[in-house]
Amino acid sequence: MSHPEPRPLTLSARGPLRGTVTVPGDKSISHRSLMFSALAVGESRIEGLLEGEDVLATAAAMRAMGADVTRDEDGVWRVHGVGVGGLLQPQAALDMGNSGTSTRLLMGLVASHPITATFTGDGSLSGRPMGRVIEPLSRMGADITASPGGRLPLMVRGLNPAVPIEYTLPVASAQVKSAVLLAGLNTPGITRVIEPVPTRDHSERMLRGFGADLRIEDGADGKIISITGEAELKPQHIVVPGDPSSAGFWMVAASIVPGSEILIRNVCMNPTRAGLITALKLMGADISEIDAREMGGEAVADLRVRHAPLSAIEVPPALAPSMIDEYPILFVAAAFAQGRTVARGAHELRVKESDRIATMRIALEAAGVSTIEHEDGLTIEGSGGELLPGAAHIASKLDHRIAMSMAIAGLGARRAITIDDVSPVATSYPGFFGVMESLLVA
Ligand SMILES: O=C(O)C1=C[C@@H](OP(=O)(O)O)[C@@H](O)[C@H](O)C1
Ligand SMILES: C=C(OP(=O)(O)O)C(=O)O
Repeated sequence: MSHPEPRPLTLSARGPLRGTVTVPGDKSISHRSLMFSALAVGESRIEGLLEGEDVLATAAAMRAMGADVTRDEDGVWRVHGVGVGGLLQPQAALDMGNSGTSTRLLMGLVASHPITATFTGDGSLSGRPMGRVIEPLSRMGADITASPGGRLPLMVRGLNPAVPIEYTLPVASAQVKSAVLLAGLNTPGITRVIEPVPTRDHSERMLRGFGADLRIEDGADGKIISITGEAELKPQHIVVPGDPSSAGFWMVAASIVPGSEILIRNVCMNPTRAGLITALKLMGADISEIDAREMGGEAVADLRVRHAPLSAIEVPPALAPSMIDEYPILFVAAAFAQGRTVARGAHELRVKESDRIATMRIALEAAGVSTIEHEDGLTIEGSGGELLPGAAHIASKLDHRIAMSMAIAGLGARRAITIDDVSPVATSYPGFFGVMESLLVA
């Protein structure tokens, strides 16, 4: 899943966005749909799966470990699972491409199966820290040999039976939480994760939906999540709701470009994912929820977004886990607000597909925005609704969210913004530029 040919793109202001967009399926839920279906006994069906490269890496890995994963012509995916405990030894290294979620969650699965798997990835993923999952999974008995600094390529030799642990998350990470819970699925006894700061809870919701014995209690140090091992998962029919992280780009685009009015359909409104909407509303964005409903155990709504003048805020650090992937596009919103926006408490941005604090600081400065870089965030001087000067060359650094965020910034730039490589967009939102065109001409 490497992109040998960089795909540059040049954008500048083109007028308002109008029309309706249905964003693709949620990436986190799509990964988990494939993984849990592959561990159920029988056939699961998945509608609305995100067909981005990250999720396709998960599908390929589940196939390599014995599951039968196919796609019907109508876009419905069918998975015949092997059952918890039934994963097979993959015959070759698992190429995780650009995907941290695939890597960390699958390391958890392998850790308690009697198999050995090697994980590889692209240049971005190979720079990301895996020590955060190596540590708890090693405590459960897995034997993990990693490249220096706890990086990829690495090899996980699972232990079966593994040892159940009680693990307090040292970092607010749904990937670490999920890795331990997934290892616990095939571990005799009860595996516990204590979560001091709430993070996205799709694993918990979906594991319960698949029939796992998973309990959640409030403890003195946070939520206590207990999973009873040697679980039997029952196949499901899953309808994946739209990805709020993908919706975020259009929320900000419509907010910053005068005359815009759009409807974004089917957006997952899980509160552990809704931080960007809260932050944008604090800035004065005109976002209304229409037809709030439930879809497969998740809250969903349509969102009407109209252009509105934005005001700078101090972004509440408590929102960070519920909008962690949305900071790059929030920084773009801040670049158009009236006043100085301060976003702190988001140190985790340093270890995403790129260092999203440094990459966005450099990108925004190049486009004519004044910023101050902090260890854990950015201060951004907004234009007060004026077009950005632009005339910038931006490095997307193998980071899909940087490429999409700076493309949206381009829609508010007087002179062109050129992004050196937008091919990483395919990891999470393959149709992004087609949707942009349709909203600009509607
Ligand atoms: O569990 C998940 O699906 C994800 C968790 C988050 O990562 P962390 O767990 O590293 O915060 C997020 O950034 C990532 O895009 C998806
Ligand atoms: C951080 C992200 O994904 P992952 O960790 O799965 O690579 C993301 O999609 O912004």
